[in-house]
Amino acid sequence: MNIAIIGAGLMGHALALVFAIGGHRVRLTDNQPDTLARAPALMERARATLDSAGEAGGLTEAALGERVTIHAALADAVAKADLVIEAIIEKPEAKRTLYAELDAVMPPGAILASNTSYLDVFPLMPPGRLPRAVIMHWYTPPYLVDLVDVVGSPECPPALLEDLAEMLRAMGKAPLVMRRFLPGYIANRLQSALNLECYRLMDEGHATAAEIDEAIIHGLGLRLLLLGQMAKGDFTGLQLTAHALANRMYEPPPLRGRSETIDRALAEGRGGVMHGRGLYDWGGQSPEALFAERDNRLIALKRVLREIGPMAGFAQRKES
Ligand SMILES: NC(=O)C1=CN([C@@H]2O[C@H](COP(=O)(O)OP(=O)(O)OC[C@H]3O[C@@H](n4cnc5c(N)ncnc54)[C@H](O)[C@@H]3O)[C@@H](O)[C@H]2O)C=CC1
Ligand SMILES: O=C(O)[C@@H](O)C(=O)[C@H](O)[C@@H](O)CO
Repeated sequence: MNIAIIGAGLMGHALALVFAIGGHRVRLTDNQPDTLARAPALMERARATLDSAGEAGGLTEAALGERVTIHAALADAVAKADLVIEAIIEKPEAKRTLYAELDAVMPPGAILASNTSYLDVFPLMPPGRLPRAVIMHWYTPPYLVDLVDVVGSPECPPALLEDLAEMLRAMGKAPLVMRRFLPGYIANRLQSALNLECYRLMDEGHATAAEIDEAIIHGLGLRLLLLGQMAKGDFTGLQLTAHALANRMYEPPPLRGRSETIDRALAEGRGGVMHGRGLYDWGGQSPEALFAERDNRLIALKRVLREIGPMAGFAQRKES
């Protein structure tokens, strides 16, 4: 397919690589020239990391350069596109404006997809585009995390969703087609609930970021990889689950819409790996180096998990 990706930031550049590895032709654009100019180096570093582990599907540096082309103009990027993926800033009005611009330049039959984390983008889209409008929500880094949440607009036929899911499976991804739009889908909803508790623990001084991660890495993480959360509950025993629900020993975190810990970090310029520092001080290492360090570990872990196989999920266990 001819893919156009709008937004070459943290997700956009990585999505371009995913589709290039999947054999598609990609046109990438961004309205910030510096970000667009940086994308090829970020893509090549990730490709080289994957290739060194035999996980790049044989995509060479030269082939990457041929399959993903950089376009400053939106109209150039979407010309002849079969699938247009929006991966711009998570602000409703910015997406609404972009969808209107896309409507004027993208091919009539092209599919419009958003990588939005939580927004119901369908009301932001021109009505005429809704029969071929979807959400395809990926997880970072999308070239290693296989889950893709797929949601059709209210007017999108199920057959189109299945075609997209089939394309994703052919790329080695794990599409989860939602029956209807749900903000946050499943994994993001869970992640949001976990994040709310994490921010509460830090804001109220109960734990530091490193202590929270220690608890997850040495406590929850191992079982989650094989059992998820529900099958793990079966091993815990549902009677204990029922008691824990009934006991309700503390109130869940309030929905305050902000976190002092996050606000303080942003005020101090600690925006995350792309800024050199976030909740952790990454020692001035470049994002490329940190992504490569993360990716090498994820590749090794994913390889072992492929050999072991999970104990739960669609393909592993029937639900009772
Ligand atoms: N960061 C993450 O881990 C994930 C993010 N997402 C979602 O993906 C989308 C993008 O997120 P990130 O890549 O993290 O953001 P980002 O801020 O890294 O990249 C967004 C890019 O969009 C560009 N942009 C903004 N408005 C534009 C326009 N009108 N035309 C062209 N380019 C424009 C910006 O210059 C920027 O480079 C958001 O909707 C986010 O919720 C989804 C999954 C994971
Ligand atoms: O975990 C991921 O990669 C994604 O689900 C996201 O980052 C979400 O879009 C969200 O957590 C961003 O806040």
